[in-house]
Amino acid sequence: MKQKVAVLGAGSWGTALAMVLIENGHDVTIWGHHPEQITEINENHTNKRYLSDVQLPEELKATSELEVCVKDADAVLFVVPTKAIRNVAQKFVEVCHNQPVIIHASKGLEQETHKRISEILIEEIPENKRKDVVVLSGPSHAEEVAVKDVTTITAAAKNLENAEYVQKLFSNEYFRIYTNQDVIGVELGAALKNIIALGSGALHGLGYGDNARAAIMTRGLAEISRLGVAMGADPLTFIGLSGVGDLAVTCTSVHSRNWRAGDLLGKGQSLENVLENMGMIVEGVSTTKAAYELSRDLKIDMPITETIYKVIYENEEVNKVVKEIMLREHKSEQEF
Ligand SMILES: NC(=O)c1ccc[n+]([C@@H]2O[C@H](COP(=O)([O-])OP(=O)(O)OC[C@H]3O[C@@H](n4cnc5c(N)ncnc54)[C@H](O)[C@@H]3O)[C@@H](O)[C@H]2O)c1
Ligand SMILES: O=P(O)(O)OC[C@H](O)CO
Repeated sequence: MKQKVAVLGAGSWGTALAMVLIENGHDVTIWGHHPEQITEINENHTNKRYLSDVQLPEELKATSELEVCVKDADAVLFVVPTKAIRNVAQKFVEVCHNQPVIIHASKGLEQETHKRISEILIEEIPENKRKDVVVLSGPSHAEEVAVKDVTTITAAAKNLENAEYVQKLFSNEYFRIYTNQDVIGVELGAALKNIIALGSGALHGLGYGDNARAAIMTRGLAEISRLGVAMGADPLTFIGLSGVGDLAVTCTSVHSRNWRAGDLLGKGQSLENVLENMGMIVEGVSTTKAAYELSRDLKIDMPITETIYKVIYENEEVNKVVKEIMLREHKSEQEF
């Protein structure tokens, strides 16, 4: 059945997901806070800053008025950067007069509180203004989804019915959604892989090869799983789409903002410079701080995260840390 969907966030991922929903015959309005971008989407049917070569469907409506966007929506998709989620949720509560299914497709941890995005949304949106919070996550670059490249991701919710609602809403011949009930594992896999992607990019920028990439991905997955299990995730989730799947795409793709940022850091650019030139959100930077602090609080060994934290927040030289991490105390691979 045709659904009315509000997409909050007019960046690359919000736009690509809105295109999938239009393809599936839904009534979609996207909300953004830059009026000139809204005019561009409505009049030229493009969003050049975020999806440079893509022609958007004419049916896609855009507005900078949140109330207009969410009015009578059956589902509301939050897809702004993690740091904006709480503020956008608070604004949403002021203008929401019904009880939509809440979906989010952002990937990160709140820097100050270390909370997952669904925790923030549940905290900010009262029960009479939401049906559930469903997490949409997995290996998916906007640039490929926008040109209908084959993609598989996960819809996670404690209540399977709500995950199935989102599965049905988004699924089509190029976009396949699996359900999952491990919300913690899916959100942590999504957030933490960005840290490892920064590292994978940095290794490339420093001139290391495929062995190094395989090493950081595998040992990265080990530390993601350790922290995840300590926080209540099902370990099996980390070998699924939101674990190894997202780790693979983000650590190997030139589309990845996190990989590209790491690559430039490895090539010797300053973090400030890298972030300024990227022009899009690099979630791994703030997530590194949250994950590092969590690992210390929970006493979980996360050597890759700790190393990236030192490079980003303590000005350690990126070309020196590889030797340090390689020469750490020897270990068994079977130690969890
Ligand atoms: N780009 C992808 O391929 C992709 C894929 C999967 C998940 N994600 C996740 O989706 C989230 C959004 O990423 P993106 O790539 O679309 O980012 P982006 O940088 O392309 O766009 C972010 C958008 O959010 C808007 N924004 C920022 N702060 C805002 C605020 N306070 N209020 C309203 N709008 C605000 C920006 O103006 C911009 O339009 C991130 O958490 C990212 O990790 C991205
Ligand atoms: O471009 P990135 O690094 O933000 O990654 C985007 C998606 O999370 C990949 O699944």
